[in-house]
Amino acid sequence: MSTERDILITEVALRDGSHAIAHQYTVEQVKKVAKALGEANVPYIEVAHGDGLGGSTLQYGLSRTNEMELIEAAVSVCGDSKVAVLVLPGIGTITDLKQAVSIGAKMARVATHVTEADVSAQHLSKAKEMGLETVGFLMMSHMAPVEKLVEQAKLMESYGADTVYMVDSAGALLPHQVKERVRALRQNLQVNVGFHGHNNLSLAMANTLAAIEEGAQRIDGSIRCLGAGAGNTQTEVLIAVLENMGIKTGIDLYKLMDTAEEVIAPLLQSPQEITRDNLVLGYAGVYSSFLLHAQRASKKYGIDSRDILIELGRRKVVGGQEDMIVDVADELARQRKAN
Ligand SMILES: C[C@H](O)CC(=O)C(=O)O
Ligand SMILES: [Mn+2]
Repeated sequence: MSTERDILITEVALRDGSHAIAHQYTVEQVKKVAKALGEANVPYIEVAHGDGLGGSTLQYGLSRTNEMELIEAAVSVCGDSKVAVLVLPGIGTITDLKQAVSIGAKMARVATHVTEADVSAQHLSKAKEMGLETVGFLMMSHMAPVEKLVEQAKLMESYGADTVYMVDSAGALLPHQVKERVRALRQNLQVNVGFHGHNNLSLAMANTLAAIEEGAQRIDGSIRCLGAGAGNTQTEVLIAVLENMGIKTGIDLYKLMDTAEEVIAPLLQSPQEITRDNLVLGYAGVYSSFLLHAQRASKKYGIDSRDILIELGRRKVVGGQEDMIVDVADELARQRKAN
């Protein structure tokens, strides 16, 4: 099969999907998935804790298996595919990144909130020095106006990002909003533009196609939608759609379909679908990885998880403020008691 690629796909189920399974990946599972993705000729496979290197903490959720073991396992079986790692400055350190590189990671994706690109300077420049491919990853992009997004993306470009991603962490953006953002990024950056969506409003595919139409060259997907919230753009479906559009990804569609059906589906406790809570994430513009935390707080405090999520959206809570989820649930419970 041709390895010509018009669009470069990064498969994120082994990182973003970690949120959906409460960071419970085992070495055996990662090996099975990474081997199958390698055989399907997926160019990049992201592996890490859901919140990136160093994310295994009480605040973000403890991993069952040390992520370095998972990265090493993926590298050992994924053939020509490259393993990428996500790192959030403030959570993951340069030391974490160096360790990931020493065991075979080839790409660093440095993620910040959409208005905080300045904190990515050190991580991006060090990653470049280490010879890695570099990505700047601007999360919660729906929270900033287009001009701000462009300003922040230019900062990442100046720090050494080879690609800057517009990240719809909450799955809250609509296709016309994706279009205007990607268009502005393409007009103002010399480097590649990428898009990472979430499917909470059932728009991940439409948003991804909108991004591609405006010139995005790198796209994230999660096989069988195994990502936070309702998951990401479903990779195997995206490959089929792009093939029908004559856009080459170099990925073997049948092998990817088989991986989704035979390797990923058995991993899931329940299918990834748009439940009422996932829908509220997109509706209220809440970080998709807050889902399980909000559901736990809902049980503990006896508050409808939708009320917690709506309140978090109203307060414009962002990644790194996971402690606010419990605060909000506690506050709502006290208010209910007082009334
Ligand atoms: C740390 C987040 O889960 C990164 C991500 O995938 C997103 O913002 O979306
Ligand atoms: Mn994500």
